[in-house]
Amino acid sequence: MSSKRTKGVAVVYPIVYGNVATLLPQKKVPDSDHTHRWTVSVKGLNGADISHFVKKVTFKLHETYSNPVRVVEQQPFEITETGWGEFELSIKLQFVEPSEKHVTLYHNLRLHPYEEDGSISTANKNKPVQSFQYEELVFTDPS
Ligand SMILES: O=C(Nc1ccc(C(=O)N2CC(c3nccs3)C2)s1)[C@@H]1CCCN1
Repeated sequence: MSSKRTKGVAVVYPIVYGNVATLLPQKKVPDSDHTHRWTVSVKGLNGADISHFVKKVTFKLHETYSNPVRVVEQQPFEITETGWGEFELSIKLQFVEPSEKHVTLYHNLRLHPYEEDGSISTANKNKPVQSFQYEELVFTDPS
């Protein structure tokens, strides 16, 4: 990678971050209050590999999780856990380009299928819940 940067040029990297969640079968949680398995992830569009520009992703879970700071240094940049509730987690992206400052995103973990009015849907309990956001990372004067 050359050290020379190209002035006045911006490179846009689209990413998608968020979570999927599925209800745990009741029989598998006899001694636990955990009701769902969820995976939080950061990917490119259509699941594209982002490791050509993302070096490391740090997921910060709720402090009640063991080792709540989870560092992932290779694709796929994701964490899978079980739990019983929804909470905000942070996602810190560090980049391959050493001059690019890290970016921290925030995501509200979603476990329940909500209706338009915010009530919890009782539709298909076995259908995975998905909650993802689209973001564009803009790198200026790339090398
Ligand atoms: O739910 C919520 N906060 C949550 C924080 C952590 C949650 C969780 O699921 N877990 C902690 C982890 C552990 N279980 C056992 C030992 S550590 C499984 S839920 C809030 C409260 C009101 C609305 N949302």
